[in-house]
Amino acid sequence: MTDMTADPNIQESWPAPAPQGPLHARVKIPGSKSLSNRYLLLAAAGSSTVTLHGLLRSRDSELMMGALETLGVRVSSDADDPTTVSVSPPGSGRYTGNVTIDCGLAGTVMRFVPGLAMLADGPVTFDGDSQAYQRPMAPLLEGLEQLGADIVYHGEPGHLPFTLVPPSQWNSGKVAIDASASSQFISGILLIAPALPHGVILKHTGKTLPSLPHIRMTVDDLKHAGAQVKAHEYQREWLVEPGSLHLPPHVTIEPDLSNAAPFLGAALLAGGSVEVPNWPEQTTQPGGLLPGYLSRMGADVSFIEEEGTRWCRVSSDGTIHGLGDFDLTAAGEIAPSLAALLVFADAGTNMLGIGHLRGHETNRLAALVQEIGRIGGEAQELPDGISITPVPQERLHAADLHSYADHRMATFGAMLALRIHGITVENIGTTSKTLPDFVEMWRSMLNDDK
Ligand SMILES: O=C(O)C1=C[C@@H](OP(=O)(O)O)[C@@H](O)[C@H](O)C1
Ligand SMILES: C=C(OP(=O)(O)O)C(=O)O
Repeated sequence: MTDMTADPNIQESWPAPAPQGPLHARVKIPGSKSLSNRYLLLAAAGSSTVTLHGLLRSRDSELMMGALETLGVRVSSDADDPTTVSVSPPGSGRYTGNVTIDCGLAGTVMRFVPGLAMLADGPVTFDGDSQAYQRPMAPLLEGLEQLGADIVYHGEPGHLPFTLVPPSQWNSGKVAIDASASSQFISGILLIAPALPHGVILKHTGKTLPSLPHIRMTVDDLKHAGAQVKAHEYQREWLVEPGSLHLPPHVTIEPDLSNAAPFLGAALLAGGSVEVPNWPEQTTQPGGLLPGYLSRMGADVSFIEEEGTRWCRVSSDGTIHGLGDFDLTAAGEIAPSLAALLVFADAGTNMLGIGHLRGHETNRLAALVQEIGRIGGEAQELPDGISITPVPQERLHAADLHSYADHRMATFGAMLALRIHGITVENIGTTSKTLPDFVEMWRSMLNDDK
């Protein structure tokens, strides 16, 4: 499939702007990728029209909407506000088979849509960017096979591209898989479980389980759609009763708190303050842990109510404390943004519990070690994470940073430029995976009018 990650207008290396002084910025963050793509899927698996408000419009959500349309779901954007999107499932309750879905590089598309394809009236082929062929898929597809599907691999077994042949006969609903390489394997099965004839009893068999908040998000969103779900987290088992999915007619999506990380983190790098509106009081997003992490690093974090809007305010005098052994199992997706801060810390940090980042958009542990090395810093891969050892600022120098078609490696580069003069970032357009307006948002935060 074609690679649509790069915006042709920003193919050249991007001269990442330096701050002109301490920051005093307010930054509005678009909708959560994880919530947007879950609610799109749950709306598509229901039986009546649902309107989503504050939906993320980025490559990953466009791919999800495209996938659902290919399967016969009607998706329409409000003419005045593209973040308002209505989703109407096919009246027949059966999805269109004999089609091909483009997953791009989106984990939420390649791991969530195959579940819906179980209800299609013919085989469904899944393909994606060539880089997506590296990402692990086997445990999810083994789970769907246990439910009665057949999977035909067209390349390396256990990876994209493949064709899912929906069950002609359904098995009992008991599934046992090892989700230690991605929580999305569990979410992908749970999201569709109520629509299956026997529901699902899902057991995780592996030793470790990353991103538990994302699994809780799935359970929460399913409950919002009226599903009967029991999570026995201690036993690593989830029970979903068969039944209809019916979200309320209107659902509002929270801002993407993980995408807030580069912006809030900028306050620690440049000094001053950054404020993000609509910060939820309670959330299942792992980005909800970010204010606590930034506070442990030495930032001043507060939440301000202003005319009914709740702001997260992060301010800093530029001090960044290293965290020693730091377990990030719950929130691995913010590792690149935290790494950009920890390069400048007053002590070393071992970010642990994130070995599975080797199967993210790129091998993020290898990419971080490579790019930290490229600016003269010190980092090493650990079996289960990465160790970052700060070096004196005078040893750090300009470089053209690689982004590996990974939105979070691109924003990592932009963050480093707040402390190192002359950084450029190759293919900044790759931020369109979850933040198409990143360059403008970043410039506006820095008051940079170039
Ligand atoms: O379910 C989700 O929306 C996600 C789960 C996590 O995946 P992993 O468990 O593979 O890290 C996270 O990193 C990803 O960005 C989004
Ligand atoms: C791991 C990530 O994405 P995906 O949803 O493609 O897995 C991420 O956004 O950090």
